[in-house]
Amino acid sequence: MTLGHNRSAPDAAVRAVIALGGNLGDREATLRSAVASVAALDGVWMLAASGLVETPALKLDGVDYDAPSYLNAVLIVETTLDPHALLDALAAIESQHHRTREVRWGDRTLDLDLISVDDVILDTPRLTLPHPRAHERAFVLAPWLQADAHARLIGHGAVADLLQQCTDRVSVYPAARLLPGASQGVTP
Ligand SMILES: Nc1ncnc2c1ncn2[C@@H]1O[C@H](COP(=O)(O)OP(=O)(O)OP(=O)(O)O)[C@@H](O)[C@H]1O
Ligand SMILES: Nc1nc2c(c(=O)[nH]1)N=C(CO)CN2
Repeated sequence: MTLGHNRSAPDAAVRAVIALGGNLGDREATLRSAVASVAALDGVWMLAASGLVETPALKLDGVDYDAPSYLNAVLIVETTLDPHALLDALAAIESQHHRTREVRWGDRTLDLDLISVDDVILDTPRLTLPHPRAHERAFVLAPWLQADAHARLIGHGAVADLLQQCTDRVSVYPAARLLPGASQGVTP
């Protein structure tokens, strides 16, 4: 872990990994605003943040280089919220940032995905944990690895190993840190 940003979470808190992405509007401003909104949630404490990475848009039929590229990032938090309550809070933040849902994997201002919550395995109509596609997405794995060099995805293994198997491209997006003190390492 690269950042002990706020260690005041209670012992009962669990660790959650949140992926952020957006490819419409002022992407950096939106992601920064979303980070501030997550940090302000009751029952959520920030542990670490990746830097920003820029990634080509993955659509249902493959990578679309004609679509606006995404900025992606990952936050690691501690939380006393249960996973569904955290998902609801993330959905509310998406709505506040004008997220619409017309096309699956379509362009969007902000997407907040819950990647994992401790080692919880869950499959309900509203929430699957770990996120069922995280293990094959460099736009999730690369920033996650920046925030936690030892990250593991339950059921899949070391994030570093998973990232090596990905073919999609990720480049560092030069920008100030999302959280003061968080690392912004170089990604493949
Ligand atoms: N781990 C999860 N994180 C976020 N949403 C989830 C998760 N598991 C299930 N969902 C459900 O998926 C629904 C659709 O989410 P969304 O529209 O953000 O999908 P997407 O981000 O476009 O695609 P993908 O799920 O492949 O990342 C949400 O309403 C939510 O109930
Ligand atoms: N590059 C990139 N492509 C995507 C992303 C994303 O965050 N980054 N999210 C998607 C649905 O969650 C679909 N495609």
